Amino acid sequence: MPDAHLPLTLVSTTTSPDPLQRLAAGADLPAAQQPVWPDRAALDEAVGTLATYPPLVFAGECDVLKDRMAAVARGEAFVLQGGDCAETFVSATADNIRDRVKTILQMAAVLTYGASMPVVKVGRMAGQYAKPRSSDDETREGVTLPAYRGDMVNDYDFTPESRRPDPMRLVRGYHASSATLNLVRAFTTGGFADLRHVHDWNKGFVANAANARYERLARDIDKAMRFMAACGADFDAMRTTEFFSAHEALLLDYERPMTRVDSRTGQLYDTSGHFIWVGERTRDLDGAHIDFVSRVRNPVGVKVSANADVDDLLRMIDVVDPDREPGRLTFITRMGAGRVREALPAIVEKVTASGALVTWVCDPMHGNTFSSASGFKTRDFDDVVAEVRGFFEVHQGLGTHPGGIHVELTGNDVTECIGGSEKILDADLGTRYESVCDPRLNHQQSLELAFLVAEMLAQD
Ligand SMILES: O=C[C@H](O)[C@H](O)COP(=O)(O)O
Ligand SMILES: C=C(OP(=O)(O)O)C(=O)O
Ligand SMILES: [Mn+2]
Repeated sequence: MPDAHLPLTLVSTTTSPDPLQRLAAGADLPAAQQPVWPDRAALDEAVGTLATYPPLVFAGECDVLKDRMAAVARGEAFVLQGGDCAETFVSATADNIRDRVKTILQMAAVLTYGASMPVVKVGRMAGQYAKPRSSDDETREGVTLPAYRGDMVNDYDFTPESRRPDPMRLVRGYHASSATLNLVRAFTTGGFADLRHVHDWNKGFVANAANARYERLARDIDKAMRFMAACGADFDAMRTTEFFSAHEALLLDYERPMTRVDSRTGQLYDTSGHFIWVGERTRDLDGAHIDFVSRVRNPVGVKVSANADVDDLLRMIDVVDPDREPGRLTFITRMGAGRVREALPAIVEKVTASGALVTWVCDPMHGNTFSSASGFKTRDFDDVVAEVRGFFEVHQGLGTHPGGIHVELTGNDVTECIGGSEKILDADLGTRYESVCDPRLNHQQSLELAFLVAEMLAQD
């Protein structure tokens, strides 16, 4: 969220017909990964209710983020996007939100030092309540039920009632997002984000013997802080920070009613979050999701796997970013540690040769998921690091900008990903596996990743 000096742009909650009619035109396009809502009247009611609610973000804030992402595309800033794979209503507690924000702030401080550039902070939060799934249903011990599709659709409990899609969950998702965003705004503007606190937390991280390898970098940051203090830097001005929200724009029955006309410009903005992205499973060029993001003015992302066809991506740029606006379009590549070096170069080369300036971000999570011997869906910390390293090497080799990372993480001490300095083993995964979808880096693993990426940035 921008600081208090930014002009707040009003977004009408009453909507003028033209742009919204154009938005409705996309409603007939095929939309992948949508729930089958059993009760049409209940869906209409939920969508109607959402359309009357205030926006969660302002159009002007989205424009600020687009400017920040443009700086990332030019190599003048780095972006950190992080948060749960799937937020849940029960886990939207003060402590969980605080610890996630704290983790992102700690990572950002380390990355800022490594990059010697501003770090744009984006939480995968306040709206990350819907999931695309590999299969429409799930079978346990011979019983088959609809797959869990995120708390905005159904409940994780494995019973027929829980798994039945309930449109009132869209409305609950709005309220949970609103409460989350409110607390995030309070933390990031109310003094919690003070750089001096963040630095002290990081000193706590390296004080742990397991993290001794990062002591040197932490000491360098400490020295830099003392140097700044000696020069009279105004640390009180660093008590607040910009922080933006992001989620996958998957459920069109949520995103469409949250889309409003900006009263300044008459343009459409999806006011459910500052940055929205289209997932790997829904980025069909002729589908409803790409059509939807092409009609709103938020900065948008598209996930790109190693199987992506580069000509499709070039057409996607034409559709989503026809005016070639820096900051408008981010390709979030998620290729897997084993494939990034082979698959990324041709894509980056051809996109660059087309003259488009997209922002490149690395998601080192979704190409590195596997089932462990003990049966948990997991990721190995070494693969996560290896994919980021490959991403940096490819961009360095081509003279393009490795713009940022997009990570599934939590501030809690869960045991969902293998490895890291705590050396989490397959046998440990059951100790505290809490994700309802994909495995997240825990607090320690997230900080460790930030230190390693800071080293990569320092060499960039
Ligand atoms: O978060 C990403 C996807 O929703 C997830 O990886 C799909 O998981 P599944 O293969 O368990 O459905
Ligand atoms: C579903 C996700 O990723 P992808 O679309 O890249 O598989 C995700 O980010 O949780
Ligand atoms: Mn995920």
